[in-house]
Amino acid sequence: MTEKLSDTGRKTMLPALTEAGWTLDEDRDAISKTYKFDSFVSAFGWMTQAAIWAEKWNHHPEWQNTYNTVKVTLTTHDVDGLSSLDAKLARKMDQLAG
Ligand SMILES: C[C@H](O)[C@H](O)[C@H]1CNC2=NC(N)=NC(=O)C2=N1
Repeated sequence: MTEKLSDTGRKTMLPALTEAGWTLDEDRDAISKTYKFDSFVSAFGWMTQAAIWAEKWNHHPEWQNTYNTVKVTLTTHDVDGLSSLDAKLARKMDQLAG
């Protein structure tokens, strides 16, 4: 069962995510990042790869694609806030973006 991130969990995970360009929306308890690629095909290819991981981990992003830009928001709907799965998917998305 997924659990909401504890205060200690937040203190260890959020600095690295912020450093990597993720921003915290405190009202929603979600993290967001906008990725920019050099073309629509690159953006969509990255989304396809990320979608496979999301499905494998049963943890799905909220995202919006416009041409070469993808705006991603991660939060855990089941716990109404951030969980370690959000940090895990964020790191994977960054890794896939290179
Ligand atoms: C029933 C199903 O396992 C759940 O609804 C999963 C699916 N994907 C999910 N994705 C995200 N981001 N948060 C969830 O709470 C969540 N729950």
